[in-house]
Amino acid sequence: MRSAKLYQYQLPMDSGVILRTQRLVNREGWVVELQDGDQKGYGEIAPLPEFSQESAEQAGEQAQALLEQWVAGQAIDLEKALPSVAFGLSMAELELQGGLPQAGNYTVAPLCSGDPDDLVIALNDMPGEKVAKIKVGMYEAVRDGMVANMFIDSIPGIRLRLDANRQWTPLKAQQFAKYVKPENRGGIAFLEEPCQSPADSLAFAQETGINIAWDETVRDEGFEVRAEPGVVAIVIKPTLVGSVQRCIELVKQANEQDLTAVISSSMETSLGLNQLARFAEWQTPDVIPGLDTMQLFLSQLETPWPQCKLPLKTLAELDVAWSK
Ligand SMILES: O=C(O)CCC(=O)c1ccccc1C(=O)O
Ligand SMILES: [Mg+2]
Repeated sequence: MRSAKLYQYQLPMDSGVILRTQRLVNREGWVVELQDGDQKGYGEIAPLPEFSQESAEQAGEQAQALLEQWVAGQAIDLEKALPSVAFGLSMAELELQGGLPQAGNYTVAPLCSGDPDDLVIALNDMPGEKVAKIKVGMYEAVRDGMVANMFIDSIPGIRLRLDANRQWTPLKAQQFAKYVKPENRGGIAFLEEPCQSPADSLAFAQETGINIAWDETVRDEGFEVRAEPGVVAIVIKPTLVGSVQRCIELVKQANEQDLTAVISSSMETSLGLNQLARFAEWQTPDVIPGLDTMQLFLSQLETPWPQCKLPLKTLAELDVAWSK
């Protein structure tokens, strides 16, 4: 006996959250609940403005249509579904089948998009391997280079993940590299997407000895996981990539080519973020995931995130947009 529900949520964000060109005031999305007998499974469907191609409304419509089929006992084809819908529905099915292990990797790579001093404090509290993620490409490239030096010089053993989100021209990227002392370049675990084109990013890595990672490129049409000189990692944001099965395939391909696969957030609520932590522990057990985005919210949803003190909203408090 199958039944399903689609909840609609809207959660307020911290005032400083900017996505590319727009401020994100509220995070909007859907939570799907699948039930079969006494088993339940949940999934979050939350297209990220400025990053997803689809809107929340489009995702909700498609989710409803696919849920109608699911409840009727038909197999649903997620290959052609919108990425956020494919992710949420496949996660709910996986959880329903008991296929998502409970244990999660909640060690996040602290994310710094503002004051570097805040990050130094977070890192001093971090047990074990010290990994941090810093957004670059928003101010002067020279400043970014100096910030990278500062962290590598002051925190022994640190592994920095930098993210330029394709902001730099080859010249700007060169200016950045020039300011990172040669002996510090190994302290950069990787720099995500330095340049506008993957070809320029590859050339940058090979010229500077600074390792890079693909993030946006993973979602480009026709992308294939390929080991190339200077590339060490791929970032997988399941909400933007698609089904759990597609994500697992990417992790497998990365591992086969000795590339690190980093499971990363697309600003899911605490419900989706917890599932990503569990997915990361299961599929990429030796890699610290990129999930430090709870701090961008003003509220949690249903599942608490470890150590997070934000108020918790429950699914029971949400509107049910559709059920059958
Ligand atoms: O990857 C992480 O560590 C955190 C997530 C993150 O940076 C991010 C979150 C949402 C949208 C884009 C990005 C990004 O990688 O630029
Ligand atoms: Mg990125």
